Amino acid sequence: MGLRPPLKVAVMVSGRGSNLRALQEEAPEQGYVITGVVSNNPTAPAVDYARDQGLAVRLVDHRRFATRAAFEETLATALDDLAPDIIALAGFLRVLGADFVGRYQGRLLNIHPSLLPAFPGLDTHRRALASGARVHGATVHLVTDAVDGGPIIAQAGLTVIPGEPPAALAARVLALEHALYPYVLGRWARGEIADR
Ligand SMILES: Nc1nc2c(c(=O)[nH]1)N[C@@H](CN(C=O)c1ccc(C(=O)N[C@@H](CCC(=O)O)C(=O)O)cc1)CN2
Ligand SMILES: NCC(=O)N[C@@H]1O[C@H](COP(=O)([O-])[O-])[C@@H](O)[C@H]1O
Repeated sequence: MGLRPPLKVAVMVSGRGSNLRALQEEAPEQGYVITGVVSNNPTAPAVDYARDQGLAVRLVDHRRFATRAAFEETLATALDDLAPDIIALAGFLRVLGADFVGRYQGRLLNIHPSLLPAFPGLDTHRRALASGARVHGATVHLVTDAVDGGPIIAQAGLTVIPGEPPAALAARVLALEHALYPYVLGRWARGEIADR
């Protein structure tokens, strides 16, 4: 069987960048390549890491646009310039509109720090602990208009330790994320995840 060209991935970030780092570190093993990083936040540590790695960086600061539509139009142009097969949101902190989602439907992914549909939205670890949940974890899903509501692709779980501080639980879930996202992109690169 002929060798597949590596899957081309663009990563969208707004903050710390630990998932970007994990995706970059696992790329050679998993058969994908990060063709570039797009951020709405010029001061994001993820942008510094991308530059240190020699990755193409496109900054589209949402504060410089009068409307979401104008922001997302420029975002799409920046993404298309990177010619990705897949776009991976990794702590990208903007809700994306229907036109943008429709443009990339089926190849726009996000990672969320809970076992969706449990705990959509923010502050997931504190809410999971407060609910008495015995299991918690992370989800990779397709991005749709419904924020955190798109089709689930893969999940990784762990057992909650009652009374555990939210920060400790967050750290354990983050470690799951750093394995789950590269795993999903590797399976996508090998054609093991059907288009949805
Ligand atoms: N259409 C979709 N857009 C996004 C999805 C999705 O499933 N569908 N996933 C998110 C998930 N997310 C975390 O990464 C996220 C959810 C909500 C918000 C949010 O309310 N953002 C505010 C601005 C916050 C800020 O700039 O500090 C907003 O957009 O007004 C952020 C992230 C990503 N998008
Ligand atoms: N609603 C989506 C959401 O909360 N995403 C979360 O943002 C963090 C980004 O961290 P990182 O910048 O270190 O990858 C990650 O924990 C990711 O699951």
